Amino acid sequence: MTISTDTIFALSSGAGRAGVAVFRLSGPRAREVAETLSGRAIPTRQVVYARLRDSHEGREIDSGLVFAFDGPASFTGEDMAELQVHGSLAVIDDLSDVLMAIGARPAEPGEFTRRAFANGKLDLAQAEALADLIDAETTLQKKQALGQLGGRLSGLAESWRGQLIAALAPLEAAIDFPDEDDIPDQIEARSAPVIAALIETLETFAREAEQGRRLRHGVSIVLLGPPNAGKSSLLNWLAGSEAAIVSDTPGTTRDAIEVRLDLGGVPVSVVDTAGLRELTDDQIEQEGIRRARARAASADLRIGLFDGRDTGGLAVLSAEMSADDFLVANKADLFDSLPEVGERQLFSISLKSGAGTGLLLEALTRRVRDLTGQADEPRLTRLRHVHAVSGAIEALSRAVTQTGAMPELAAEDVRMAIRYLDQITGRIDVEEVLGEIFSAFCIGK
Ligand SMILES: Nc1nc2c(c(=O)[nH]1)N(C=O)[C@@H](CNc1ccc(C(=O)N[C@@H](CCC(=O)O)C(=O)O)cc1)CN2
Ligand SMILES: Nc1nc2c(ncn2[C@@H]2O[C@H](COP(=O)(O)OP(=O)(O)OP(=O)(O)O)[C@@H](O)[C@H]2O)c(=O)[nH]1
Ligand SMILES: [Mg+2]
Repeated sequence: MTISTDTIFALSSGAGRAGVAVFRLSGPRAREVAETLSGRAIPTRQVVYARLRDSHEGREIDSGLVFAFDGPASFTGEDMAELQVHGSLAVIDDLSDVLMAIGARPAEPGEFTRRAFANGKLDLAQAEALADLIDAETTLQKKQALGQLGGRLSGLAESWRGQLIAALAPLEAAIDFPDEDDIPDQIEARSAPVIAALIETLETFAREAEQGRRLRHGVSIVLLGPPNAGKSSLLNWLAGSEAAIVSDTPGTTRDAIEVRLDLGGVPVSVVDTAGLRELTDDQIEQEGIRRARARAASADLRIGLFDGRDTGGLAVLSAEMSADDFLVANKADLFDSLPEVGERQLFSISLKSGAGTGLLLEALTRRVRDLTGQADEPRLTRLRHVHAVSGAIEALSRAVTQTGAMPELAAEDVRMAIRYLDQITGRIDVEEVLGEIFSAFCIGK
């Protein structure tokens, strides 16, 4: 990978107005630029309050806090500096222009982190975690990202690698010393069982990756049910705002309406949909119903809502839902006894009186937590990790069948599995994924 020796800068405190704006610089001229603007020496890792001036005109840009780090002991591993100035648009524009005039270049999205990766400050899983941390909306997302940034997933990948290197040794010995008698026993004892056990471990992680990925993206929930059941009322209650139009006209909602919530630390997207009914001539409503079914099919969880007095509505719903989905009878203020639903759990609520809504919310929170698992355990959080682990499982599954008869083939498969696992931390060259990962960052990171 080639990293230019440009000195880059960015407004790292984000767009929009705030009290203070943070400019970061990285590259060989970072300190020099900070010193030129400050008109004085900047000692390493000490904050200085300085008047910043345009060196050509002597004009004052702003006053602010300035500090510098000497590489490699910095975030990027390069020389770095920061200028923390007043957060007005005028100051930001002025300082940006002056920085460019001095020869610093605006950073690309993710370029600071990319340099940190190139300099070995972060591995790829950690760089991804940093992006996740910046994007985190809820406490559990933050917990997952911080754990991964701290090296939780990287450590796991490294330990798998270590196990495979150890398992490889007897196989390599069989290739180099085909006449040694005790090598088959070594393979039997130290290669085959390690590989078999690791396959199981990797399969578990691949299976549970869904939970980590869900926590990153958010759990998707779709509200489904016949017209007038109260779906939009439920959405509004969950959102705590009038996100959707509620009316007593059946067929009010047509487009899918999505709101994002934080349920017990889990990010959730709840989608309100057009009421399901077969008999409608309205083309727009029909399209709404088609979209409702499509959204429901791909969601993590469906909440089927019907008017508790309407057993026909219950029948329509049953066809759309799986056994794990939530079934909710609404308008409990208008009925005395619940319809028969067999084995299923049935929630009974009234969005008018609020009865039963607390219990529903509790159960929902518990479910989305189950769907996202343990945020503080090491786990795979991206499809990229799952691909790497799946590739390793495939290679190792071939290897186990060959450890006895064909150690050289087994060794090659184990080496291939190691290369797959190395993709997680980026130990192996994965140039094509780098661009994708780092360009997803915001500017200033
Ligand atoms: N003002 C400011 N705040 C910030 C950042 C920043 O760049 N600027 N960060 C930007 O992400 C985060 C802090 N991340 C950092 C990561 C490493 C080093 C660093 O100097 N590392 C050295 C020395 C480590 C040490 O002294 O223990 C190193 O790794 O060698 C600094 C900040 C969050 N807060
Ligand atoms: N009595 C009573 N009325 C309710 C309750 N919940 C909702 N409603 C009313 O039922 C009507 C329909 O509510 P909506 O939330 O618009 O129903 P919907 O399922 O979104 O309907 P569509 O968008 O047409 O599919 C409105 O007049 C609501 O005020 C409830 O618990 N009790
Ligand atoms: Mg509606």
